[in-house]
Amino acid sequence: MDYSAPNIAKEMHVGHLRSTIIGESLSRLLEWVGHDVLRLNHLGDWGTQFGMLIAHLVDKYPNLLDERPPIEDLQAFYRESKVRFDNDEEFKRRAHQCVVKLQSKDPFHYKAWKIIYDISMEVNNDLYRRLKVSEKLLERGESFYQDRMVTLVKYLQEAGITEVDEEGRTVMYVKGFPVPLMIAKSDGGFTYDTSDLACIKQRLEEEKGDWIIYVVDAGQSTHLQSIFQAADQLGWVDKSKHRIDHVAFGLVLGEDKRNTRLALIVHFLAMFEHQAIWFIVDLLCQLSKIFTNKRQTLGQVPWATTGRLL
Ligand SMILES: NC(=[NH2+])NCCC[C@H](N)C(=O)O
Repeated sequence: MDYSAPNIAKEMHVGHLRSTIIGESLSRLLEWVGHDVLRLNHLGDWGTQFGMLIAHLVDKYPNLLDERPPIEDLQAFYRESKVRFDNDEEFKRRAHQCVVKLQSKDPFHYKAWKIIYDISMEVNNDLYRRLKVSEKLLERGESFYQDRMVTLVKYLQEAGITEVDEEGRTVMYVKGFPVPLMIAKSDGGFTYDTSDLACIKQRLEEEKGDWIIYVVDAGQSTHLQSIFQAADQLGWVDKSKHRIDHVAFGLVLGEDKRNTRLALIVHFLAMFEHQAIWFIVDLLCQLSKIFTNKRQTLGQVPWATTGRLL
């Protein structure tokens, strides 16, 4: 079960909150009827933005290895580094070098990355505790797949499965999708497509998952469907054994999109301070305990009860 999956150094938004709650509910339910559920938090913890964050971190806190940088507001830190990245060519060049060093797991850059990761996860874990999200939810972000991405991309290129487009990018065409998957950027860097492709392979072949469920907003439907199709084309999926689903929920619009007034980007940590909400959450948890203690199969439970349990 792939759920929650916020992005490191950015604030978790309502889309991640919905994924967390739906994914956690489905996991509990499937576990309850006897499935062996592996809960995976596919964190956005890799990629080019970390170059800019590390470069800024190093400038601001030169002795970061001896003293933990006192960053209280990672969101503000992200904005500051983005402003520098967009306006300062020299900084941009250094940020780029940092990504290369990070992706080759250079110890200093890896430690700097881990500092940002840990600060961000403290905030996320606080929310998970409050929501009583299972401790079995495993932190397994995009970074986990770095070595697998290297191997996979090499294989795809050597097998002639990918092609290089007019802008020097390595792409893979997938049946039924006009836009190809972007496997490597022109500078060789990997993308969201690359990590999801390496990820589905790992889940099928190493985890031996027989049912993979992605609880992700509907805005990512095309991305996920093309990953599923690519996995099939590459011969990793055996339809008689494997089932892969995208549990799509409504699209969350960002502040930069139209329909801003309908957008629900909420500083929900603040919202959760209200005791009344905590009272209701606790009550629901107590109720769900009462129901889960009863050993019944799903078919015997009235749907209204199941709904309340979820
Ligand atoms: N395997 C996946 N792509 N899972 C969902 C990841 C969600 C992503 N971190 C986002 O915030 O959009």
